[in-house]
Amino acid sequence: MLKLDEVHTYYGNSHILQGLSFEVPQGKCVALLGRNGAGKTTTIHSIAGLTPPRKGTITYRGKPVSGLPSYKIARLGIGLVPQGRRIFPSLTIRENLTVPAKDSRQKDKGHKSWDLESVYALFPVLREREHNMGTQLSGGQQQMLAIGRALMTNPQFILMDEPSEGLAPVMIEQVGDIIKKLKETGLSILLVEQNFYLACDAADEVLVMNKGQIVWKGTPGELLANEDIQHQYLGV
Ligand SMILES: Nc1ncnc2c1ncn2[C@@H]1O[C@H](COP(=O)(O)OP(=O)(O)OP(=O)(O)O)[C@@H](O)[C@H]1O
Repeated sequence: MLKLDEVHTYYGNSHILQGLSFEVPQGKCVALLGRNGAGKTTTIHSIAGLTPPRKGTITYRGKPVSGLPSYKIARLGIGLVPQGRRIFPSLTIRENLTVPAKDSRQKDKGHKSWDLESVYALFPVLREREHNMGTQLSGGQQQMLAIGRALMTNPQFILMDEPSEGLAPVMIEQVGDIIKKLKETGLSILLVEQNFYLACDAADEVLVMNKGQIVWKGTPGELLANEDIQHQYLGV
């Protein structure tokens, strides 16, 4: 579904992604783990077209997307749930969901098509509070809103950047359940996480990143059994 091949991304002269290669198969959740500064957000931004790679290729459903502007990448069906949620503070919950969806909604055969009703069915609390301002929600509810807002663009692929950040343990568990539900609808997911346990719970495959490269990959079970990798690269 999504493939990165020898991707190199820079901020000015800082060489951040140093030949990054991996794949996310259709309908799977792949988690990208690593310490602060490993390059996880830069990976998401490279895919989404926010910090385009200087070298290497990114292909989505067999077509190259590196070099396209971010709005075109979004229209191809790649949704972004950004780090820090980025809820629009001056809009209601309903407006947060509907405003960004306007022009970019696409229907694709074989994939669930999302609208306000189906997002509210997934997150009933958003319907209950639809006229509240987005910032009046708890952190966990704001995360639901950020995910719902991405779904309103009808993606087939979702990039999630640290959805557990700042959430209480019970909400982190809920985020894991949401990710599993999204996968059941046929979505493919790249999940960037600091939370080792959420990543192992929700993902089919885990990639460990260090200094802009993938240094280990395997199943959650293999990572849970590998204390050396946990200790060396994840500080668990
Ligand atoms: N806008 C920027 N300009 C210059 N350097 C940056 C910028 N954004 C990130 N970096 C640097 O790029 C490196 C990778 O950052 P990135 O945010 O991708 O890491 P991360 O793995 O997502 O970490 P975190 O969990 O802290 O967000 C870091 O050394 C960071 O300081």
